[in-house]
Amino acid sequence: MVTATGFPEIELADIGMHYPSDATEVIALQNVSLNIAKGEFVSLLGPSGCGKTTLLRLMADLIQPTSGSIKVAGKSAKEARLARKYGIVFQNPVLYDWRRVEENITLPLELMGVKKAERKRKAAELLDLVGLQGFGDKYPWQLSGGMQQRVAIARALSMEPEILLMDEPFSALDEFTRERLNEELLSIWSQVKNTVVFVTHSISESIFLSDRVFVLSPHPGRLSSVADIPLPRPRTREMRNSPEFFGLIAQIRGSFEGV
Ligand SMILES: Nc1ncnc2c1ncn2[C@@H]1O[C@H](COP(=O)(O)OP(=O)(O)OP(=O)(O)O)[C@@H](O)[C@H]1O
Repeated sequence: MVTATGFPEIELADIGMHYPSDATEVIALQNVSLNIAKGEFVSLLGPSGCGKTTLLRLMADLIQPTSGSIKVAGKSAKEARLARKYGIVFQNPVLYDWRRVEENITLPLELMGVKKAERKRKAAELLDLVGLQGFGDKYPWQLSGGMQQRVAIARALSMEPEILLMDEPFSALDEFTRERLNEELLSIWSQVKNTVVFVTHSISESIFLSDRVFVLSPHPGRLSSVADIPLPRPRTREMRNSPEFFGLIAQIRGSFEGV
């Protein structure tokens, strides 16, 4: 089981993010402050347009805030990016169809100049980790959507990042596949032991996965509440039907009222 150490891995202080627009400026985020501990699994939850993706992109230094400060592992977001602290998984797996699965997984290592034998060894380890043993020589188009997303997760983990940022990675999948991948993601996380920030629209997905859920509300995007998820780990399928789980759904749904 992975437990957060309490050491802040990601610290956002009073973040504001404005996007210029033709008509009026869009205030995507206002006064957002939050800390995420090393080894913690947190979700960013909220309705469309509340700024979840913007927040994730700020953490990854893909964009810079209009105001406020971001620290990642004690560094600026830019220093953390240059130190390869992040792995990112997007909603769309973004795989190269002409490269075999193992070549997709080890692409970041190839770009770093890692030798072929070492890439092969790492690919086998990662295929094993994400439950795709024997699929390394297939092409992405030969895999289901859920398997493709597991390839994307393996690729994001290839550089052994301290932080895994995931932007609605399972939202395009059917509910059965999504729930299975939720369980598999937790199994992977219990082995990798990194910090995960997971963006989702789904209350139940955020509860099942997380130690804490950051609830965001829109117009302008802001942090409206933080829910602790005291369900024990490892999380099991049966927990989804427990009174505690339904209680947490009601609590978080209640925090959206009036938003
Ligand atoms: N590049 C951009 N330029 C202008 N406005 C933007 C840009 N990116 C996002 N926005 C606006 O900022 C707000 C927050 O967008 P963001 O994509 O972060 O929300 P979200 O919660 O991730 O939404 P969704 O769940 O639909 O992906 C929205 O009003 C959006 O229209």
